[in-house]
Amino acid sequence: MALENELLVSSAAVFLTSSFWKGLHQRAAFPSQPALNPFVQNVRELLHETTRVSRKLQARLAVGSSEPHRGSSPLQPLNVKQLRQKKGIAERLAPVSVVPLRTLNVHLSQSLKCQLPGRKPAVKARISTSRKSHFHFMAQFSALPIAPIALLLFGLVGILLLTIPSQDVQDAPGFMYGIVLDAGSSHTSLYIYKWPADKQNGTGVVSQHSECSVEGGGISSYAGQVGAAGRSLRACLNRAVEEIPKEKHPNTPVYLGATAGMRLLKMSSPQQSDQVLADVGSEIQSFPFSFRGAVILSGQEEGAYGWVTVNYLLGNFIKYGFVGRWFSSGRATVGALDFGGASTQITFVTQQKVEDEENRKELRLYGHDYSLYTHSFLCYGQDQLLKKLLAQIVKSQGYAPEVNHPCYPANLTRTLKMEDIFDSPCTVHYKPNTYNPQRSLTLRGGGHYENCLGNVSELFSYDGCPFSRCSFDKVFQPKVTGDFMAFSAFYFIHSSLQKVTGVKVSTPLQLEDATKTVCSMNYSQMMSVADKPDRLKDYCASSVFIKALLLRGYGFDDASFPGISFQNTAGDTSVGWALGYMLMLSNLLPAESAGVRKSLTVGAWGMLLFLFIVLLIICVFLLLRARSKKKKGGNENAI
Ligand SMILES: Nc1ncnc2c1ncn2[C@@H]1O[C@H](COP(=O)(O)OP(=O)(O)OP(=O)(O)O)[C@@H](O)[C@H]1O
Repeated sequence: MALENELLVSSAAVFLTSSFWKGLHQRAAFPSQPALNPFVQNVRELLHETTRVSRKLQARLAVGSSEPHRGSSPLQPLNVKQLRQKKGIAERLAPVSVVPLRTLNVHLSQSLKCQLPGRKPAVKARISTSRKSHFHFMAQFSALPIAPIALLLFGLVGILLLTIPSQDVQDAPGFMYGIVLDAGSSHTSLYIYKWPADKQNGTGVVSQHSECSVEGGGISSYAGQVGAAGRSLRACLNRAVEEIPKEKHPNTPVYLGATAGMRLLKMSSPQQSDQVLADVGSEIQSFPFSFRGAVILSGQEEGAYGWVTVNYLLGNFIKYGFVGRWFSSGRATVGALDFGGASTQITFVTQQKVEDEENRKELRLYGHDYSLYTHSFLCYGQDQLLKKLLAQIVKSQGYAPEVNHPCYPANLTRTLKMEDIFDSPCTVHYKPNTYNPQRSLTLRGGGHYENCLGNVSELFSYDGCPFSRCSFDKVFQPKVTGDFMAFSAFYFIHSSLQKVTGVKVSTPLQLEDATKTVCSMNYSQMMSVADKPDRLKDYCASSVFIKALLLRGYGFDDASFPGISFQNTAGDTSVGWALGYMLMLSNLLPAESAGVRKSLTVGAWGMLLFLFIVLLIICVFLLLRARSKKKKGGNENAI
């Protein structure tokens, strides 16, 4: 045991003397020097001691000799084999005190290299005595894991570079454009939509570029006037030519969708309806865009596309995750309430059985199935309801030339012709058997809420529901569920009502209060607060319509009514069926999950490379600094 101890100590001495000996020796020659750093002092003491022992063992430890060295030659380092033997002894002796001695090993390596050039030093040793705890300290201090940290960072960056899926991304060629002409009953709007050219995969990037309101009435109002409907669109199409970059024109799809006005025209005159569609089609084809057809949407399509628009704009289908993928948003969808000029639509997701196939619409978007309830009430748009109301009132007063209109503001007088009321297919049930279309009719406002409500209620039938439950007019409807967005005339009426009455309308009671208030106002009172004088006369009737439609018709109550959001735009995009229509027809809304991988752009790739190079420089710098510190430390200890 004593011998092993000696050997151990001597091996340590050999390590150290090979690098420190000279310096320490020199130091020892100056004992009067001021107090040394305690660490260096301890090292010195230790080395003195180990050197003393090693001198005794010099012969035995001499290179290539198994015999004790009897001469007085200076200390020799152990050869590799010998050091390995000592290491084995040291490990047996000192299993507890673990001294990585990386630094020491380096010193050893340096000394071996120096003294035995060409020999590969590869020996590690452990030292264990209380004194050698200083070495322990030294070893730990000097062996801060800079290199492993650097390697780790390299590894991380490398892994990042390897695992981030990338693909060559060409410079995005700007935007793609699409045009939809919303040919409504009351007017036509041309919408230009745009989306980044490299994102045609339905990932929520289509936005409204601009809107152009076509002068004049809806295209159905040009029935019988060959070419007129097409010409009415020209100004807006010219604007689209200016707004969309020329090189994009051939790839810009144009869709025209006609709604309730054309549905009514098709019912009364299919030839005229076809003529109007042909007119607008040939007009659009004279422009340099890609014409994709002019069609009449069914009420069910109109409702479903409106629902798609609402939920697309609200981001209810998918959301963009931080890892660069699109995910199902996990959010509930919102129902859509559209109050047009000639029809009104209600569409929402329902878990209940849709008892009438006519009201069922299945959509698969981003890998998710949506079971929709949708219904479009033809003749229940605002303009046609107003006509029906007039017809109902005129009929109820025996078609007299002077009629009291309880929904018009008190003291308002208006004159119109019989044909203005009875020319529509929506008023056919109220039409007298024989009448003179040119006959004048004078209407006098009554401003009477109860009478107005009574007449409006006559327009909705609640009898004879053939299903488990109905909205009105024998139409099946499950109980409304979830939140809704109400747009088009719902929005116009709601905002006018709030403005004119000063009542915030977010509950059924508030709606009733506001409606009563507006119906009791006279024309001049309304004029002082309203901004659309031409529509003032209808504020009361329209307010009563939406009250009757939403509360009694659709069945919204105290719990569900506050969930209705009245709005006409979401962000900068108009809410309506047009956007949903283009998204669906252009395959911008995929049926299956987008699963989109975000490509690494050249900029991002460059930035990553730059970071990698910076990291590399930092690591090299740290490594060099660590090496020079070690050298310094060695020198200091040697001194
Ligand atoms: N700024 C406004 N203020 C009040 N009412 C408006 C305004 N603009 C349009 N309206 C009216 O709102 C109703 C709905 O208009 P919208 O343009 O949505 O219907 P449309 O598309 O012509 O009709 P449909 O979809 O039934 O064919 C119409 O009665 C219209 O007259």
